[in-house]
Amino acid sequence: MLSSGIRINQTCRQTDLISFLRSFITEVTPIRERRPTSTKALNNVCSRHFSASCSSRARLPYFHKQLKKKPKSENNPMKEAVELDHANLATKPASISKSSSLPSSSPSILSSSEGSSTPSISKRQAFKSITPPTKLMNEIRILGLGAKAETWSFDNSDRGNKTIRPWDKKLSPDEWKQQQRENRLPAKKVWFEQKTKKIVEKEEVKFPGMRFVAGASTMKSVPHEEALLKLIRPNLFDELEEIDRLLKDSRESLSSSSPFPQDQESSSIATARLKLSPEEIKELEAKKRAKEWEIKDSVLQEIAIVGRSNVGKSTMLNTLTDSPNTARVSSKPGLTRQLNFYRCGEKFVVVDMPGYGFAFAKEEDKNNWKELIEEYLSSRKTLRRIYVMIDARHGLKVADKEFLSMLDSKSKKFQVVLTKCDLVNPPDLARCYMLVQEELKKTYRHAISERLLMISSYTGAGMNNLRKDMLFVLGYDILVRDRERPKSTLR
Ligand SMILES: Nc1nc2c(ncn2[C@@H]2O[C@H](COP(=O)(O)OP(=O)(O)OP(=O)(O)O)[C@@H](O)[C@H]2O)c(=O)[nH]1
Ligand SMILES: [Mg+2]
Repeated sequence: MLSSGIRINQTCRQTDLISFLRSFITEVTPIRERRPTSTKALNNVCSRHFSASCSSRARLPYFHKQLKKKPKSENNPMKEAVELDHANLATKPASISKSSSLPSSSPSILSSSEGSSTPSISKRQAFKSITPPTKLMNEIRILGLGAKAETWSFDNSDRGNKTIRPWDKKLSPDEWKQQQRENRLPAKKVWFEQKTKKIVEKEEVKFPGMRFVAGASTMKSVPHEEALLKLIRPNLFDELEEIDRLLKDSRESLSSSSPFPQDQESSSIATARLKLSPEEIKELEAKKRAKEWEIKDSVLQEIAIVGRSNVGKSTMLNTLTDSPNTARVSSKPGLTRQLNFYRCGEKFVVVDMPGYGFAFAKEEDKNNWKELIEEYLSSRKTLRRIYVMIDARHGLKVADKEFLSMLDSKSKKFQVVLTKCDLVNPPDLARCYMLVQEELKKTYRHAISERLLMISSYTGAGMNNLRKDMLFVLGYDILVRDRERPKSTLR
């Protein structure tokens, strides 16, 4: 349709537009046809060439497919073109680099439910009309965001394509050759050599001292039962005190009742007096041990990763640790179904969580996950930061907004991370960034809205910023080597 041609010249003035059309008409008009001189003649030629039954379609420029669609209401495409141009100019916002807020004239595109103030402009058009600030664009470019991950198609086509992720690049040249021989990787050595250079550069940027984050060997998944035990209860210390008191009481009553030193036999007499069976005492002692273990373990600071199902939480953890095996990932939403605690040496713990929103799981299961997540986030004392992952292709969805409201109502501070940035082009990424930031500033009091993080788990872009942020949150003292650290009294 005509608007497609107009969009190229969206910012042009009316006179420019007409001259553009003139040149266009010269291009498509058969030579024997005389060039139109008056506006009326120009309109006539336009309508002839833009009609669906145009016989000279083969001469139309590359966007002829869109031109085929004739506008419904208007017969005169020239008139519509000018009107549309005016509309575009009217709604085109000024650059928002300074204020970093959306212009009031642009239609509301923050929420899907809200209607646009100017119905002639689609949501997509309004989104495209946002001009991202140069600073943000530069940051995106420097970080290498918005760049597609390498995809290899195998010589043998039925093997399909393979997207190269950061950990795939970690093969040594010998391993790479071996894989090539087995036909598991494309036979293109040149590429690997070039990329090797890139990896070296990337390694250098890696934050010094964060090696324990990168090393997969130091990240161990805590078994599920233990992980559940780690769900701290606010009155944990009170419970421990209560057990201590009970056990002490039983001992005191024993010593007061008998002048002889405490032995196994007298112990049973004391328990009889206190009406505690030996099993009960054993149980109490086991409980005490469990609670002590729980307290000891919860000394480590924690970082929680939350987000919609399939947003890339587990993949991010894999990239963070440079290993494909840290967490299991799947293209099907709903793979992670429990709280997984990944202990990073003796430094801190990263918690991977089930997602909210759509997932291939029973409704009941999803409700349970939600409860579990909410309980964990609201009661965990050692939790230092919540990273909320948002898909950069979609921005804030309804499920995200609900979840963020829940966090806000519980006064939990959170940092938003835009993921899958390799699937969005840099300007769109910048626009998404601005929209999300604006929404956070407007609606959520506990959001860290000064800066959003952007990452791609496939290219590894933005990962160092995430690492630095974690380091900042956890405190730089975690970089102190173990032997220099004062031993905790709880250990
Ligand atoms: N292109 C691209 N794909 C990604 C990226 N991160 C994750 N994915 C893909 O997204 C899909 C989901 O990834 P997961 O890490 O399992 O997502 P999740 O959030 O843990 O999902 P649940 O465990 O179901 O909540 C997988 O197919 C990943 O390969 C990324 O940065 N870029
Ligand atoms: Mg997962």
